[in-house]
Amino acid sequence: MSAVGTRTLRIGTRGSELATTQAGTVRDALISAGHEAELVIIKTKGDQSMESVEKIGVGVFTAELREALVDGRVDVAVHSYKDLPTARDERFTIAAIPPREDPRDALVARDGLVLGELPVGSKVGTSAPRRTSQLRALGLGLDIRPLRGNLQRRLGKVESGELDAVILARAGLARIGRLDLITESLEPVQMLPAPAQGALAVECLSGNTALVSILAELDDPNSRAAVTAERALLAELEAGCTAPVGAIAEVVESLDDDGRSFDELSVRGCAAAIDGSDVIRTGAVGSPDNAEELGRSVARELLELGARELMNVTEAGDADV
Ligand SMILES: NCc1[nH]cc(CCC(=O)O)c1CC(=O)O
Repeated sequence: MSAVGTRTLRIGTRGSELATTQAGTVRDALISAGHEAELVIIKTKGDQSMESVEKIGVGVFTAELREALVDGRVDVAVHSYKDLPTARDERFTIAAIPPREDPRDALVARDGLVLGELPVGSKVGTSAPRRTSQLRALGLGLDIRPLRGNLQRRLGKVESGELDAVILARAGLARIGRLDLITESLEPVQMLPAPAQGALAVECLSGNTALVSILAELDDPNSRAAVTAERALLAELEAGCTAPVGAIAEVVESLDDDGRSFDELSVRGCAAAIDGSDVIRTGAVGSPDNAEELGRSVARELLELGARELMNVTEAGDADV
């Protein structure tokens, strides 16, 4: 029996293989904790339209899931955290951030090539301004092509030879069991991932306090601290998922002068010009209890270094998809 009654918890998810797999991990965790749970597929605008995400608007992958919570069609919504708008909506509570996957971006290239081996002029697919700008800044002479659609569709473009390579979130490939396709996992010195990449947001209505506490059992405090810092950085820059902003935070173990270990949160962020002419990077380290403020302070430093002006260098772009 479930702690919210005998009813089965209905978990709303998008219908892609990636989405149902990640929502499935939440369902399984709830079942292991003694609850009854099932998936309910919800179609979102982002799944139906192949238009650029900038055109269809923010929250294209998450708005319908939230509507389903409000309408009572589902009890829980599982989102890829990075797809959520930065603006808070008090109606909803992110009750759990489960242990996060590796947040790095990954290269899937023909013939096992790594980034530095791709010949000048190679066609590399990605629509995210964050990826495009950081790739251009590496100065490899790559031909960056727009790319949308689900993972299979994107991977298919390398298989068919239409593209030489694509850049994707490593986490997505991990969840569908295709890490074998990765030819290089990009290190943060080359490419900072999207804030919250690789993390899930398990959401329910704020008013449903019984459910908030049930879901809280799935929360991983270190993942929450990291994601909180990265998202605060993004919010302070007043930038959404379509911005050329990267961030990575991680709880790391440090030793004090007496050799005692304690946790520290390391935060790094960047802002880039879409034309690749410049990337500003900075970072800070502090207490995980101070994640929000730490993320904001890194963003303020980026602004002092000229992030606003850089991000205003425009060119048509798309969301971090
Ligand atoms: N809708 C885009 C999206 N949202 C979440 C992921 C990957 C998984 C994650 O970051 O949690 C992706 C695909 C990608 O960026 O390659």
